[in-house]
Amino acid sequence: MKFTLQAEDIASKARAGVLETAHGNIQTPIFMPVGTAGTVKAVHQHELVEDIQAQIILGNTYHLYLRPGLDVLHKAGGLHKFNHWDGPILTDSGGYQVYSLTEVRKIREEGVTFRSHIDGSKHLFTPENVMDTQRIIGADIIMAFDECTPYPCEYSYARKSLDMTHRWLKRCVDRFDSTESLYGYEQTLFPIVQGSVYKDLREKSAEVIASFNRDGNAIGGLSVGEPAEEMYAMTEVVTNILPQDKPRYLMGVGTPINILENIALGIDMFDCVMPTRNARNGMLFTQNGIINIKNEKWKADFSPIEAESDLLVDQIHTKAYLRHLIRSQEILGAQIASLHNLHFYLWLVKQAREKIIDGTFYDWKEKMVKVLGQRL
Ligand SMILES: CN(C)CCSCc1cc(N)cc2c(=O)[nH]c(N)nc12
Repeated sequence: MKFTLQAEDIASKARAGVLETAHGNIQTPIFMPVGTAGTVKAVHQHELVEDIQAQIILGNTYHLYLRPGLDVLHKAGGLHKFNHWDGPILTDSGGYQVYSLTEVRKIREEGVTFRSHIDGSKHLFTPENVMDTQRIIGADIIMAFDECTPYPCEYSYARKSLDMTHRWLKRCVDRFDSTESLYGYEQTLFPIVQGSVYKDLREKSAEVIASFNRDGNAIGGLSVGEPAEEMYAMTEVVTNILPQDKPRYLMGVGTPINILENIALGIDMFDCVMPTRNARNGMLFTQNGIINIKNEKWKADFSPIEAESDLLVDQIHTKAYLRHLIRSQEILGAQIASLHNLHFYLWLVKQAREKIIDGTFYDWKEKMVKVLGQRL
């Protein structure tokens, strides 16, 4: 999988590039909408997702393995066929979802045992079988099986967990490199840097991950409750060590401000549930700051959701109407607010890419960071 750097900012570590996949090219920096169970929540018609120019969507091994299950996905010819999405797909390896979605789980050298959050049945994920699972799902970019350490966690726990994540990575690479894609197109495996918030562990993990020389590298273990300054400090340590010529994916990040600050630290790929999860709750991200649409002040405001936006729903619907839908818990409210937030995130990273290319990124970023945190 080829990554071409097109521009590098002079006042920061920001880059613009293109990642070529079997299902199309990805222009970076990129935000990847989270399609947990094979669909982007509340935005189920993919034509709509295309409408917001989403270039890649994320799937989840944990969810897809449990439902619809591997036999259905294999018979369908993979997730692209199953959910009629012919763009690139990235799937997470499942460890994080086991850690965040289930109570009953045991982490052992062999792998992780857990009970399904759907029917309580018992399962075991290992580095080997999550590689086989992601082969069957058929994502273009698949993630190594890692342990995402909680925040906070003791140094000794972080170090032991890191060493196991590195041993698991070796098992993932051995399994992945000894199996073929099932559907005739190239898939690629990204390893994941861990090390919690400890500088020396992050340096060690970044060096180990870089040594595998894969097509791209991910940074995990962040956006798990640590203060933003800790996230930025660890990202800076790791991007100073990861190779310049490979894309860097910061997992689970983040707010619009987090994204701009991490682009300036050399991150190329992002994913986060925030735009859709917060949308369902009426929190709208806009170019002028954050709107809590449930607030009384929008009750009779008949201005468009966002006048500057080129998204159709932002033009034809008013703040008052969207407030009414969200307060009435109408599905349409979740759909409009989700579309709006996804469109905003995609607009933000597209703007960043354009500013990096024309050399004005740093000043633009400083101005945007001041505005994006404002409550309207
Ligand atoms: C669809 N998305 C919600 C899933 C992709 S991002 C999930 C995710 C988020 C965060 N914050 C940390 C980690 C991590 O350390 N490891 C893995 N494998 N996944 C992670």
